Amino acid sequence: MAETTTQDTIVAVSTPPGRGGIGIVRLSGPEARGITEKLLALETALEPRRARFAHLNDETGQRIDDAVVTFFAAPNSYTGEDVIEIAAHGSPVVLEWIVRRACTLGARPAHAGEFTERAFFRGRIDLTQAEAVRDLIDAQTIEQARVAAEQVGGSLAKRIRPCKEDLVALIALLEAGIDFAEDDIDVAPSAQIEARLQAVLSPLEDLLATFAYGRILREGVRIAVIGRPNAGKSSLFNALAERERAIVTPIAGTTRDVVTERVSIGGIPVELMDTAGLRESEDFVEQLGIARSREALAEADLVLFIVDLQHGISEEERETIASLEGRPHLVVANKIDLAPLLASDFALIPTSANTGEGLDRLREALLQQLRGSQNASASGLLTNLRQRDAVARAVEALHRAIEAIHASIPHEMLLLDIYEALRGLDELTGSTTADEILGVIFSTFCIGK
Ligand SMILES: Nc1nc2c(c(=O)[nH]1)N(C=O)[C@@H](CNc1ccc(C(=O)N[C@@H](CCC(=O)O)C(=O)O)cc1)CN2
Ligand SMILES: Nc1nc2c(ncn2[C@@H]2O[C@H](COP(=O)(O)OP(=O)(O)OP(=O)(O)O)[C@@H](O)[C@H]2O)c(=O)[nH]1
Ligand SMILES: [K+]
Repeated sequence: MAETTTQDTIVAVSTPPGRGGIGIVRLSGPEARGITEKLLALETALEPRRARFAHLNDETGQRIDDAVVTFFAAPNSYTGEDVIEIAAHGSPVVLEWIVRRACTLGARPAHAGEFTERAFFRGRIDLTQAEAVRDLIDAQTIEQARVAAEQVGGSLAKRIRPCKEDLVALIALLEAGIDFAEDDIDVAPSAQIEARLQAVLSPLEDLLATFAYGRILREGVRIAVIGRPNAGKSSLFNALAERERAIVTPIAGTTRDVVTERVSIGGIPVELMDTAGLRESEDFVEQLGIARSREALAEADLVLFIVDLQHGISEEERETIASLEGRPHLVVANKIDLAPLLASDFALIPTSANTGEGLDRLREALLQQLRGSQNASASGLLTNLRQRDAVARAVEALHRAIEAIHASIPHEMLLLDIYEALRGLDELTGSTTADEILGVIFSTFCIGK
């Protein structure tokens, strides 16, 4: 797909749809400069990396707008081709008019993600960097942006490069072993090969483990606030949301439906769900609300179970808490301002939604649960399923290779698994990814990116 299209010069509005102070039309390809010089009726050639003021006139010489134009000469541009940016006033009609004029002069409209796709096909960035450009644009918290920017900078690629090199070296060694087999020269004894496989496997397993946090950071999590009526669920929900979103009253059974709010906790996008208090109820509406609480409980990635210190922990509450075993959850002991903390055989986080006591500790405990063992500042995280699957493919193949050594299977048979591991890593960076899959990935970008 690359070979046939990179000769075209493409054009698109690169700023978001709608009005703005300025808006940018971007061109990339061999004719970008010539088309722009005609479009702006420039009398002297554009110089690379120099902003220049110019007029935008229509075919009859009537002024449409003024613009600032910048030329990036190949290969020192985002795409690696000649790139032109025309910054006009941010009027959608003016920007679309510029695109149309560029097309009349020989450009064609760019597909979604085509600028980045060109950067990829020209080898300026790998697939993890291209995906990270999209993640950066989609970031909803600065923490998400930080991780994406690191990946745009090649943090993931850098992490796997030594693994690839080691695998290639090992393949060379084993291929040589096959050639020399007839001469009965034992190039590498099994223990040595196993150690080298293990040296690649360990960092890849560490990398695989980053996906849990990488996914949470990219996709966010849903946290359900659960507990008996009047425990203070809505009060804690509001405190975490930092606004009076849910109704708080002294009447037990106030919340009747699931109330949701998007918040950021330590840069992780969180959908908080406040729920109706769990209890036996004769009230039909309340029963429906409680059914929804149970759904929220089932769907949540993490459960905040709230107990009221004034009432202690009932047998029923104990059962619910026990049923959360094996799922991420925290038990919050609320109303510490009214009653002392209970002794209990599981960890309790004391809080007062009213005085704010313990809320920082609660946020910290939430973050710890979400991050798991992952260091928050770890760089080069796996952030999507495609990346995870590619690394998993390599890890599984390396495990098979090590098993084969244990089973005394001839070394030349190991090669199949090691090649397979290498293919997994190549898939991660996109060097062996099928065109249809690349098409799907780049089509999820914005037009103009
Ligand atoms: N106006 C403008 N702002 C932008 C971009 C852009 O293309 N244009 N970007 C992207 O869409 C992002 C920045 N990323 C960029 C990445 C590479 C190059 C580039 O031209 N690289 C050349 C030259 C580097 C240099 O001069 O030091 C290179 O790497 O060879 C430009 C922007 C965000 N802001
Ligand atoms: N003193 C004190 N009162 C609290 C605290 N948390 C909540 N309350 C009070 O307890 C009552 C119930 O609070 P809510 O937040 O509505 O409790 P809830 O669990 O959402 O209640 P339902 O919607 O009925 O399930 C209100 O009067 C709150 O002001 C706390 O930490 N200390
Ligand atoms: K209440």
